[in-house]
Amino acid sequence: MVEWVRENGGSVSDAVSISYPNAVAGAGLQASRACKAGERLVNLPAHCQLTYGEHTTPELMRLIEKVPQEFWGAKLALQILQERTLGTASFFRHYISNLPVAVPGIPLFYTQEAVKALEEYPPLSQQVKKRCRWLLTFAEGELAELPGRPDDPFGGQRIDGNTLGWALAMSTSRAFRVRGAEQPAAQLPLIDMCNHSFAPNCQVFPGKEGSVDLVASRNIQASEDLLLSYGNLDNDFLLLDYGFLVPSNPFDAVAVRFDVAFFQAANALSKQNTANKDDVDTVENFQESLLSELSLAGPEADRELMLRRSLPSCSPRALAAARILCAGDEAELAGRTADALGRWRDPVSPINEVKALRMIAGVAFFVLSRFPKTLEQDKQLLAGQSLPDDLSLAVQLRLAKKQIMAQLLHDLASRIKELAMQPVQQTVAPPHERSSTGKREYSTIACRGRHDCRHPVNIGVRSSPWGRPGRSALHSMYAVIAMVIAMQ
Ligand SMILES: C[S@@+](CC[C@H](N)C(=O)[O-])C[C@H]1O[C@@H](n2cnc3c(N)ncnc32)[C@H](O)[C@@H]1O
Repeated sequence: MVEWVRENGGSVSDAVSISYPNAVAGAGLQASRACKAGERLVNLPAHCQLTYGEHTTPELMRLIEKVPQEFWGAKLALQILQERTLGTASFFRHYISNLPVAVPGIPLFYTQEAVKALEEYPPLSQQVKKRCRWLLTFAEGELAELPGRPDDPFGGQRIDGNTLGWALAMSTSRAFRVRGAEQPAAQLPLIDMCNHSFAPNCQVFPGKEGSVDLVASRNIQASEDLLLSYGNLDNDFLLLDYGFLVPSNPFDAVAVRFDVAFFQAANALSKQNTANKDDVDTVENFQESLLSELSLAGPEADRELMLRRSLPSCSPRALAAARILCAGDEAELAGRTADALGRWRDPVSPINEVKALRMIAGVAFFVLSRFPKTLEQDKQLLAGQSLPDDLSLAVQLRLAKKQIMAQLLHDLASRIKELAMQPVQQTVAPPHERSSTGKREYSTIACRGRHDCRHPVNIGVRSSPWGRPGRSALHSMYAVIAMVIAMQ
């Protein structure tokens, strides 16, 4: 490929060599000498980038247009397949013949056992099934009808589900969007041999006249792998499109569907037997309208929340939703936007914060308890007999999700404990002292405004401002800590 790029008007630095770093990642690029930050390592001219567009034949373009945008990778896959069927007549023949014969880590190619193991985490297994269904329908419908027709872009060669699956894997695992998000993705020969790291040493930039440059983003030592970041992607994305995952991936998350009843049930769960009359049970207009601002209520709602492993990055929308649902009345949230309510350093009040964090802990605990296998069982599975690669990846994926929930619970418990340790600076009226309207009176607690910790509240048994003695926040905090301990 190095020679092919040079012969076709591109450049490859003498610092670039092809390597085989390990069996998992496959081939890669390596620095054969030290490189300076900013040094251009590869320049790939526009005509050496495999994509579709103006040069694509009308027959192939008509087919590409039938692919829904959500399966963008399949559009490019069809162009790859046409180059493959052209054989030695294709300008990209060297590139095509150097592509891997498979990307076995991609769930599209899993055995039934591995697919079943992935089903423990439905947000991903549903996407896998959707992709498989579309691929088979397209191959058995549109593609199966082509051979023998004058508008067949593949010259009579039959493209079945497996062949389309291979091309789809090639595009999702190797394509770049160097021309902008709205433009078709492109395969970048040679550059696409760089493996992934969240701490990369190279970057790809648009160059002159549609060319693309691979540039050292820091000083690189001789023998270091040349690595790109494929993006701040979660493990679902990495597995689905690239066939690998990153243990302790800082961008990994657990997808949870927001539902008021679910959050309320999680709230009750986190308190175990300490439910009292201050429990969140109805949603008032001010709450509904703030939830709509977060796009968590209403007909256009996007209810997917991504929970992460630590409180600061947990999920601003989930935190905002919990704070909203735990607010006693409109005045408590006065002056706050839905966005501001998602900032973890800006609690509404210590009382509200403990309730909200407890609610999220309930959600995390509920999610964790819905996995059929425990975190420990998954660890044992991976430590035991050697699993087939696909099954091992499926178990690693769901184990990583469980670890995220367990770490989040741990973080929540620490934060709740921290709030509990705050000294009482002023006597506060218990919230069960209600006004004549039956609403809680917050004027005595004065937990309003942006920085509401003017009156830190001890949530210990004696001074619990939000429950009768014996039904205290501390009690509930113990329940959450007990959950965390039980999970670890
Ligand atoms: C753009 S290609 C990189 C070149 C590829 N290794 C090859 O042999 O041609 C992306 C593929 O490389 C592998 N890969 C890249 N980075 C990896 C990593 N950090 N861990 C495991 N596999 C990786 C995956 O199979 C992925 O689908």
